[in-house]
Amino acid sequence: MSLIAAKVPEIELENVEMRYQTDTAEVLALHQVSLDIAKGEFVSLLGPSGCGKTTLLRLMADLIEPTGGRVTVAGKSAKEARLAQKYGIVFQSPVLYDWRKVKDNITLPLELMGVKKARRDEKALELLELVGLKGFADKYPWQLSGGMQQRVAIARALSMEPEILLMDEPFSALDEFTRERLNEELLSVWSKVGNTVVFVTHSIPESIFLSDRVFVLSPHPGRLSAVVDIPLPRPRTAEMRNSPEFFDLIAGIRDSFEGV
Ligand SMILES: Nc1ncnc2c1ncn2[C@@H]1O[C@H](COP(=O)(O)OP(=O)(O)OP(=O)(O)O)[C@@H](O)[C@H]1O
Repeated sequence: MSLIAAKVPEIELENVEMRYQTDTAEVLALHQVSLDIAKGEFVSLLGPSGCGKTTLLRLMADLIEPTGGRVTVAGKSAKEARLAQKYGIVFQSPVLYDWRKVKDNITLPLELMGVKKARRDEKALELLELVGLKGFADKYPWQLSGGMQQRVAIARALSMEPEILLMDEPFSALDEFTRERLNEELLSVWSKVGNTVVFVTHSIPESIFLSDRVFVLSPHPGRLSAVVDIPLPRPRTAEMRNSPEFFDLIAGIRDSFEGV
């Protein structure tokens, strides 16, 4: 790879603005957001409800188009990146098909691409092992807990080997214990896959535990108020959540909210 190519950010937003038009009003959801995310980086978008986190994620995924500014992915437009299937997306609720076995939920995107069944089954087993669900291939989603269902959704998002994994509050509906365990498991998956992850959350500890950098957003209008480096070493461990460094980072991010 040339030096220039190495410097191209994976995701780049320049002065992005998003206005929604409703029947009665216009909502300025994002105002002049500029940020860069490096290839292989794990970042979080953190902020209170309504600050535009989901909007930002949807813009990166080309599910919506900005009303101003530019979104560039690996040097191309977000639309080109979407067409090149660079994205895997995980939503807050796992959106699984109850009548399909776990393995067939995971490989649905491959099926839609016309990949043969033998190869799909092989890939499903690989992914199930990756997300810690070995042995659940022939179960149905309704036979699994909420946390296990979300792992199936993660496996499905990874089935097309996306360069970028976009995650919109994937663990927010889960209890605290399950959520913390899934945070650790997600990092273990990411360390093996090595893709770029953009993770939306309104939990300060979750954003710190997972990320290389945290983008802090503020509401009315949604804008980037701080970018916080997380210098905790990797691999991250459960004990780190009780370290003085972790509490200092929480306090620092809280202060960055108070400053807006
Ligand atoms: N389709 C839409 N039409 C009109 N307004 C919208 C639309 N989608 C989002 N908004 C508004 O844009 C702002 C940002 O919404 P967004 O969902 O991106 O925030 P968020 O930070 O993800 O919130 P939450 O944490 O509650 O999911 C909010 O004021 C919201 O009401």
